[in-house]
Amino acid sequence: MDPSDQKHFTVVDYVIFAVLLAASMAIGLYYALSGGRQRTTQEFLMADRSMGCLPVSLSLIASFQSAVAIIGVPAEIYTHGTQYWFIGCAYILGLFIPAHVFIPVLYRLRISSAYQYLELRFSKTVRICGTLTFIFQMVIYMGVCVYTPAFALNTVTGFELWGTVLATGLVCTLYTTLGGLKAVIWTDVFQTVVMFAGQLAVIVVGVLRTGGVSEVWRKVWEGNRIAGLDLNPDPTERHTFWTLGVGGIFLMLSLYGVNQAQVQRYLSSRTEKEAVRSCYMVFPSLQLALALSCVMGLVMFARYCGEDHSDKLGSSSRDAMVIYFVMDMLQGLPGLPGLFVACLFSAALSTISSAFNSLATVTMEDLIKPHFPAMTEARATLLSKALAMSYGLLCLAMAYLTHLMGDSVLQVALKIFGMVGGPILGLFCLGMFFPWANSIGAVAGLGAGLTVSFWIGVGSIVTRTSGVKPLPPDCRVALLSNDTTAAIQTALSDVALSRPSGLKRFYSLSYMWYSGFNCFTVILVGLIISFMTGRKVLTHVLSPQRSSPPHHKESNGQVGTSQEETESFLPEAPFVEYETAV
Ligand SMILES: O=C(O)CCCC[C@@H]1SC[C@@H]2NC(=O)N[C@@H]21
Ligand code: NA
Repeated sequence: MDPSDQKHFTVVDYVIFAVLLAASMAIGLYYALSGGRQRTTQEFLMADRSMGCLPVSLSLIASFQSAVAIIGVPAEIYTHGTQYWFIGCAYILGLFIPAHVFIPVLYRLRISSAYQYLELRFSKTVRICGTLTFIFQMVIYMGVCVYTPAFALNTVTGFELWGTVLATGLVCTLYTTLGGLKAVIWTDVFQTVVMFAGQLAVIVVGVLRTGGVSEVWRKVWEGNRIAGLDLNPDPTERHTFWTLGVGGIFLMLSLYGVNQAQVQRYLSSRTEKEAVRSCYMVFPSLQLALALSCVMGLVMFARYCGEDHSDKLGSSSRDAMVIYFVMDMLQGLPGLPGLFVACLFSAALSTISSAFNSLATVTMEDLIKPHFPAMTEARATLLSKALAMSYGLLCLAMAYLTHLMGDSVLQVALKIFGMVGGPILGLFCLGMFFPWANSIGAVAGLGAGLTVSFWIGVGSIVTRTSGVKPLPPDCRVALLSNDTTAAIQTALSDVALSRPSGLKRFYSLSYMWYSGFNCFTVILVGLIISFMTGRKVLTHVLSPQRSSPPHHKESNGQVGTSQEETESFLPEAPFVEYETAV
C-alpha cells in the first residue's frame, strides 16, 4: 500500500488508545491492592465466588467477542451478504441449554476447573485429556486475537505492528497477573462498553456520509446483500439457516456451555441463580454485538458497493478493508479513529485476558495442584500468577504464527472452535447424558473426535476447491433488472460449485457444522467403546436434580469443598459390572 494512501492518526487518537491501556492497567492495580489483595487462589482465580450477574454477563460477552468479530463479521457481510446474521438464531438454545443443563451440574460441584467434572464422572486421565485439549484450543485462539487488530491496523494505517502487539500483550499480561479474575471481569465490563461505542460511532458516521439510512438501504438491497431465509439442507453449503442457526447451536454450547473461560465466570457468581441470570443477560448483548457488526458491514457495502480496493490495500484480505473503511469514514474527526482503535483493542484485550486467566486456572487446578496437594496458598497463588505471565508471553509467539495462516480471521476462529471445541463438548455430553459411558469410551471418543476434526479441517484447507464465490462484486451489476442479476448468479453458481463428490464432499462440509459433527463423533465412538469394554452403569448421573455436595466453612469464613467431600457426593452406588459384551 503506497504511503500516500495510508490514513494517519492525530495525537488525540494515540492519546485515546493510551487512555484505554492505562484505564485497564488501573483496574488491574486496584484489584491487586484491594479486597484480599489476590493472596489466595480462591480470589485470584475465582474472584472469591462473589460476582454479580451484570459484570459476569458483560464479561461472558467480552470473552468471545474479539477483534475477530469486529473486523471479520463486517468483512463477511460485505462479501457474502447478511446470511451470517442468522447465527443469532443459535443464541436462543445456545444460551438456554447452558443456563439449565450445564450451569446446574457444574455450579453445584463447587469446582474451579470445568475439567474436574470429567474426573468426577470418568477418571483423572479423561480430565487431563480435556484440559490439554482446552489449552491447545485457547493458545491458538489467543494468537489469532492478538494478531488480528495489530495486523489490520498496520496494513491500513502504518500503525506500528509488533510494537502494538507487544504493548497490548504486556498491558494485558500485567493487569491479569496483578488483579486476577476480578480485574479481568471488570476490565471486560469497561472494554465491552468501549467496544460497542466504537462500532456505533463508525455506523453513525458511515450512514451520514453515505447519504442516510434510506440510501444505505437502497444500495444494500439492490446490491443483493440482504439474504433471505436459505433453507438449503446441503451440509456443504457454507452459510445457510441450518449451518448457522442449528450448527451454530453446537458452536455456542462448546463456548458458553463447557469452555473454561465461561464456566469460570459462572462459578465466580455469588449464587447459582446469579450465574443463570448472567447467562440470560448475555442474549440481548450478544444480539446487539452481532447487529452492530452486521450493520457495519452493510454500511461499508453501501459505501463501496462491493468494489475491490485491492489496488489501495495490496494483497491484504477483505479484513484489512474494514479498517480502510473505518479510517475513510472517521478521517478528519479527531478522536474517533482513536476511539475505534480503542474499540478494536478492547475487544482483543478482553478476550486475551479471559484466555490467560482461564489457562492459568486449569493449569493450576488440573495439572499442578493434584501433584502438590500440600502446596501452600501463597505459593499456589504465586505460581498461578507466574502461569498467567507465561501464557501471556506464549500468546505473543502464537501471534506470529497467525501471521502465517491464510483465510479470513473470522473463519480461522470459527474453525478452531469447531475443530477443538466440538470434541470437548462431545466429552461433556457423553458424561452428562449417557450414564453407561465409561472412561475408556470417553478417551477413545475424544481421540476419534479430534482425529476426524483435524482430518476434515486440514482436508478442507488442502483441497480448497469450492472457494466460495462472493456475490456479484459491484452495485452496477445489481442495478440491472433482477432476472439479469439472477441469470448472472446462476451462471456463477453453476460454474463455481462443480459438485464435489466422495471424499472431496466430505472435506467441503461447512465449517459451521464442525462443532456439531465432531461432538457427535465423540459421543458415538464413546458409546461404542463403552459397550465393548464392559459397561459400568451409574445408578444416577451428576444431574441437575441432585442437591449440592456437602461443603464446610473454612476458618476465614470461606465456603470450601474438600476433595473427600466431593468424592462423597459422587454416585456412591456400586458400579454394576456387566459381563463383557461378547
Ligand atoms: O469474535 C471472536 O473472537 C470469535 C468469533 C465469534 C465467536 C462466536 S460466534 C457465536 C458467538 N457470538 C460471538 O460474538 N462470539 C461467539
Ligand atoms: Na473480547
